[in-house]
Amino acid sequence: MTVLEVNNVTGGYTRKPVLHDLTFSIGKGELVGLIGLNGAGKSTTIKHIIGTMNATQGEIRLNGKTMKEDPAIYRSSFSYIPETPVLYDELTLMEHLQLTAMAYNLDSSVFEARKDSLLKEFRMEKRLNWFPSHFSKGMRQKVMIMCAFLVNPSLYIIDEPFVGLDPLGIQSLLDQMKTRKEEGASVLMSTHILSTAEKFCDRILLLHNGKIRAQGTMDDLRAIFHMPYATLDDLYIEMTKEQQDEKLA
Ligand SMILES: Nc1ncnc2c1ncn2[C@@H]1O[C@H](COP(=O)(O)OP(=O)(O)OP(=O)(O)O)[C@@H](O)[C@H]1O
Repeated sequence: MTVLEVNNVTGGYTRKPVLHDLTFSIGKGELVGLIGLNGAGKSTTIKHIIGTMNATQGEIRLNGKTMKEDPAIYRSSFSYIPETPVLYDELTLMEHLQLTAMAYNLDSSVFEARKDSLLKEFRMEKRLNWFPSHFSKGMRQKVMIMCAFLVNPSLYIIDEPFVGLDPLGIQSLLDQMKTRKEEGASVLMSTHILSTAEKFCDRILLLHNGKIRAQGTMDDLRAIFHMPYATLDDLYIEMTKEQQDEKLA
């Protein structure tokens, strides 16, 4: 079953497109990695999916619906963890979690159980009454992660999650993703940590200058690049060389 469909999407910040005719989909229970150079268009792709930017052409469907057709259902079908944490300075960790629970209409017993387990998992039990100004970078990231995993949407959209997290935090995040995947949720994750992407993603989208250069499993990508033993790092470097070759041509 397809959860997310991105069909022929073109879009950007000005009239000049940043994304060119992107087409991909994510199935139920799939973890898909969005990989590409700085400026390739990963965050822009995510902004189109979460609806903060509108495509100039093409359409995006989440569980079969576009944002326009049913904004409330569309918004409640995904959880988003941004690259840079966005927190309310005047709210404590507890209040951030409560606000998320209210926004997603979480039942109070479900909220209590999930909150306690997330606090333990991310080692933040003792920080419940802290304000963001006292959090380290990684702790701020963890607040966003805990808010995202408090709810159970069809799709988690995670923009570069590993930067700033300590190794235990990274492991907890990967464990959470694995559990939610097993429960049927899908994940779209952009990252530059290629070894982790290679290990954990079911499929990879290689984005290059706002276009999809290749997509598929690691074996599919190896076949596309004619590099049967390549790691994702090798494939990525090959894609970079193509870019340099194009510039020289
Ligand atoms: N707010 C903005 N206004 C205008 N152009 C932007 C804006 N944000 C990004 N861009 C441009 O859009 C293109 C894609 O940027 P995007 O942030 O999507 O890349 P990315 O793949 O997420 O990169 P990174 O790995 O550095 O996070 C770049 O050329 C960038 O300069």
